[in-house]
Amino acid sequence: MPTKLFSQLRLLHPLLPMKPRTLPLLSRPFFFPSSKFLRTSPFKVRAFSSREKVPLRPSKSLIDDEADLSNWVDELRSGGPDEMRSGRGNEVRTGRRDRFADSGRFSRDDREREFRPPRNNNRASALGKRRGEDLRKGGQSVGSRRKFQPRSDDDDNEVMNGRKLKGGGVGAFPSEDEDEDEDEESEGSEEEEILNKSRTALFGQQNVLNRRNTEPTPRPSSPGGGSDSYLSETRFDQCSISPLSLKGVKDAGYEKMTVVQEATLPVILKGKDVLAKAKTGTGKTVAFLLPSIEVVAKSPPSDRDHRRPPIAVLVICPTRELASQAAAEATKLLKYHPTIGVQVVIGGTRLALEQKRMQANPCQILVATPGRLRDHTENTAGFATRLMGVKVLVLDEADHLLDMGFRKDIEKIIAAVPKQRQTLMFSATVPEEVRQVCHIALRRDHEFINTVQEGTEETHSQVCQTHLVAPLDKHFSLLYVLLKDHIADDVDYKVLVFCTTAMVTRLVAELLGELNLNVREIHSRKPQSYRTRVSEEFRKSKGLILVTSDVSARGVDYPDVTLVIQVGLPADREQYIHRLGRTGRRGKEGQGILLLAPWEDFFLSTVKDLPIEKAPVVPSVDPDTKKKVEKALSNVEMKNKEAAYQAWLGYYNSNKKVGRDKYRLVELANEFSRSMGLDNPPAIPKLVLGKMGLRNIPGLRAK
Ligand SMILES: Nc1ncnc2c1ncn2[C@@H]1O[C@H](COP(=O)(O)OP(=O)(O)OP(=O)(O)O)[C@@H](O)[C@H]1O
Repeated sequence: MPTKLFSQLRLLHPLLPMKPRTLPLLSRPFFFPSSKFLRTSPFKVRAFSSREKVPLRPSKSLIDDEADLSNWVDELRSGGPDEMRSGRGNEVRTGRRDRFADSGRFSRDDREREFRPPRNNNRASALGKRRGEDLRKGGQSVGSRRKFQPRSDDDDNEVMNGRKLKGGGVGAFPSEDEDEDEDEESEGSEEEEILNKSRTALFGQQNVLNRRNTEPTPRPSSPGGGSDSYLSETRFDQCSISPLSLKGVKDAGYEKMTVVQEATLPVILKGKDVLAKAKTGTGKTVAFLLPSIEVVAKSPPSDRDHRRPPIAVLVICPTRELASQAAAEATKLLKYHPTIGVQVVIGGTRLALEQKRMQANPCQILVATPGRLRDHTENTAGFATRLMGVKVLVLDEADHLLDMGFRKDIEKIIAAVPKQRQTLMFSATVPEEVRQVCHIALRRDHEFINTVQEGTEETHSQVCQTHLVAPLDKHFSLLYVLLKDHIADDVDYKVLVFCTTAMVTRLVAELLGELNLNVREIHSRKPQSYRTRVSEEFRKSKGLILVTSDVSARGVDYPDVTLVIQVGLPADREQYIHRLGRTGRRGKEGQGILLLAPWEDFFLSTVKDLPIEKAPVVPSVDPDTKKKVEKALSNVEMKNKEAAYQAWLGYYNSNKKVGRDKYRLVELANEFSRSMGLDNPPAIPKLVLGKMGLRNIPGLRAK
């Protein structure tokens, strides 16, 4: 049988003296000619080896798109925002060049694109102009530069709610926000002025600093092997870590450092600011937590109120999920540090409970999402003062936090902590525009440590990536066929299906449920408790499909995900990489499929440097399967189809390319509507159409 033959070849794979990337004929099954094989095999990659020796850490659960932090810093500090520190810092890489490509990004991370009224975007325009100048001034430190996206795009991104929107186009939709995000205040002009002044001060010095700091510093070697060998040869006990931390590390099951840990730990321990880039699933959390714990361990005990000690380490995560996960990791590492406490504060839980918890369990390390941090600063007695004790500030998923959606929040947090501190920023993706603005947080002599080696992609080579371009009306059937094939091939399947919006996620989950697949859904429209439960279930399970919006795109450490399917246009290149990064973690194998409609294939040019193979044939959908899917679609609730249609329209309307031609956009939306089995597209409220800039476009039905 061809599938068997393929599996056998895959089993031979590690025995061959070449790396997988040099063996496309073996690692990419669709080079085999049999038509049946062609139909199924591109989606049947099985892991052939596993190097894991350590237990998985607890999963994080929930996304948290935190609300705006307007004006709270002003109440904390009379002196205005922290003086911005500038300079590009020392660039340190295990490779010799970056692989930044033009992204054509239009996305907005992990938030739903539901309609909300537009907000004043003047500020965004102003900042955008500023940033355009900044970029032109910026130094050249990476080999292949990401093209600067004109700020007008970002202006559009922020049109709705004046924040957290990416992707241009009139009527851009806001993202999948948490409840606490809903009531954002308009931005004050005074604050804007301060921020602009800060930027001027910041970027005015940049050229000088660039010249001073572009020489890469040699990093420790990584004898662990190539880019996909996530472990180094260096053991934790070879580093100057306190004995108590070492015991914690050992109990956590870690012996050797991962490559990013090996590269960053000595630098961070010296007290330097670090911006680190390392592939998904390679241990960045421990890389910033361990040296941060050392800072607390070495600090003299506070002579202040012991129940409310100064917060020495503040870790900011963009989502509740990541914050919970980071705090869980910290708790593991602190096992033998009885005097050091860690707490997590996240949205979606009761503030009073967190206040009580913090009082009962004093902490020097705080992991927080930005919105909840603001809540505590405003409402928890003594909290702002405690923040003035911060010695280490960590920005996890730094590029996301510095993106326009969070930038203002982060600037305010920076203003609320001491200027004299160490700052650590980590992510799997560091677009060039983020490099250009990282000085908002980092000292001028910071080091940029890039563990993505030259000649390697930002994704893992042990993850087989395929793209499939097929008409929109086939997507539901194709998704079903792909899943059925994968399930037939791997009893231990564990699949993530990423959809464009929360409402489309709900629709797809319901459809797959109707088709009797074992499926769960997770997106921002689900209550927190539900999401926590589903997330935990998926973490522990095998034989399960999780249909998800981008709430699961970044950082989530689900073990042993066998396949990631991305249906429709990913928000941007970074989001594609982070979503794909849910599989192939800790050196394991995995598989990724990107399913696009023909008019979405422009996205492929933004990821052309990644090893995404074109599927040679579109899997065939036999008439029985087609009928089955149609029947299942007819059972999907009408209101879910209506909501999916509106969300779909909003998502693609906010895309610079697709949303540019409103007539074409509506044609495509109605194609989507037909693919759900609807003869007539659902009606949309007039107000909504107006806000989207879609009033009187033929083909739309208004109500
Ligand atoms: N030194 C180590 N040895 C073995 N496993 C490790 C080590 N350090 C971390 N891990 C494990 O590696 C996994 C991935 O770590 P982590 O979630 O921090 O990755 P990441 O690089 O932050 O990924 P992402 O970019 O997706 O957020 C976790 O399960 C963690 O427990």
